[in-house]
Amino acid sequence: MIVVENLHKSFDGTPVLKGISTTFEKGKTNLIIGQSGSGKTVFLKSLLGLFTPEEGNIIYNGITYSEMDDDQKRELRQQMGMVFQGSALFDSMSVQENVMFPLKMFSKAPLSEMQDRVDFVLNRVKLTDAHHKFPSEISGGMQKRVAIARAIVNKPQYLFCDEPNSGLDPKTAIIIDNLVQEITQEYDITTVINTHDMNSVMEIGEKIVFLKDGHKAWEGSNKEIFRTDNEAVTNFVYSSELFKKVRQMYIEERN
Ligand SMILES: Nc1ncnc2c1ncn2[C@@H]1O[C@H](COP(=O)(O)OP(=O)(O)OP(=O)(O)O)[C@@H](O)[C@H]1O
Repeated sequence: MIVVENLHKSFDGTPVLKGISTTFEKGKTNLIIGQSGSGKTVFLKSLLGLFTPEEGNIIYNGITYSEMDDDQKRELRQQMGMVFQGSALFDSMSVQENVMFPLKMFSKAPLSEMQDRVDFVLNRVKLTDAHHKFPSEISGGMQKRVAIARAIVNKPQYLFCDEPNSGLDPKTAIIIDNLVQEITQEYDITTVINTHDMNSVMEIGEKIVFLKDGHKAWEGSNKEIFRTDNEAVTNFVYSSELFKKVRQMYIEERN
């Protein structure tokens, strides 16, 4: 579980995050949404410990980041898995080498044990015969699966995904969303996903934090987002004609 309290982050005196407080629970897919420039990436990077906030706290399973010593911070980093935008696989490494990479970095286990773990996670993301292929030889959806396998290979407590669906067709995107949600529930991970994708919001948005100009303008679930009258949210969600129709249908159904 991650608790965020009054988080402030600025660059060269320009505030980007302006006092965000929220909670991301274990076993749930938590989504950060908002317009371009609203601060989603800065927020996600702050959760990853890549930015130091000027004010506020981030509390990981009860321990405040700013109060952790170096060993605790190192341990926390090992508990974090990350799926980057565009997968960010190493082109010169095979699928299994990509997945083994974080294991080799953090674990002193014998190679056979690491291989078993790699086989297990590749199997879990339903990639059974791609071990020796290179990223350029597999589809975008398969690359995402490899990225997910690599992110979970160290049994993380926290999983962060930056635009996990970018570049995927809608059908593949839903499959990847569902995979992330299943893994989150199965291994009781605290998952935080930065997304633009309204299909993801509908499909897996168990908790959604909507950012506007560095503030948390709204939070709730995918069931609540289509019912809210919050103007900032409705302007964002219904900028798409499709979702305007969905809302109209809902209002007609309600009346
Ligand atoms: N390292 C940085 N140094 C200075 N300013 C930054 C830095 N990172 C982000 N910003 C600024 O912070 C603001 C929020 O950026 P951020 O990337 O978090 O937006 P975003 O909501 O993720 O947008 P997008 O959806 O386009 O990725 C922007 O004005 C950006 O220019």
